[in-house]
Amino acid sequence: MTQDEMKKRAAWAALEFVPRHSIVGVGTGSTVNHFIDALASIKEQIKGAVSSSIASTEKMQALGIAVFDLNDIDSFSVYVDGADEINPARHMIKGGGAALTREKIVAAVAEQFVCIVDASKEVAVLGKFPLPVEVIPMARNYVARELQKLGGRPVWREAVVTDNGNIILDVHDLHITDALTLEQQINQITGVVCNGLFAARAADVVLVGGPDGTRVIK
Ligand SMILES: O=C[C@H](O)[C@H](O)[C@H](O)COP(=O)(O)O
Repeated sequence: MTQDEMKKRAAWAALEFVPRHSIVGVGTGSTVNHFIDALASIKEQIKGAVSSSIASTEKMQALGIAVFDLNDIDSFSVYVDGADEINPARHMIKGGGAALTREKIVAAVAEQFVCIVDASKEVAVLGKFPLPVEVIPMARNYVARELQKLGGRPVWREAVVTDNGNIILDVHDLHITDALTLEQQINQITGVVCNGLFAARAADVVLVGGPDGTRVIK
């Protein structure tokens, strides 16, 4: 079974967590693209979605799923998104697709975060996947120097501008044993918009797609 088939398996399993007649929070990425396909199959049974990226919005609208402005929604129950790494505490690294800031905002409003991953995303310690940090462009070099002080090796993702008009620094060589503290430390650096550690807002449910089916971790 390919990695993409395992992603698809986890994504379709997430439908079970979508309350009917509700608004659904939708993340970004290749795993979520499968979830959007799944969501389209029940689009008559939901009110619509709030989206974490331009890419997800465009895909949902093309499939006839109504997309609402988050500012018009006070609360919703379920946010479904992928991850680049997830540890046993259900802390994640996200932002491989540069959508981390809007993802964190939409996740903050949701009552429940359902994370959909293939088995390759499970790790004991976060950090092998470079940690994405969204930065205001003029602060790039200052923030990079501050990230070095925290033990990382930041690399500018030069080809990428985020949906918010900012840049991404990918921080290599981290071995993250205290994700909550590091998330807060990076947020304190002036010029950082957001970082890809989701520890303060960990996943509530993880659906892990593998060759033998989908494992549910709560
Ligand atoms: O910015 C992108 C998101 O955080 C994605 O959810 C994450 O990179 C996982 O993406 P994929 O499902 O493509 O592996």
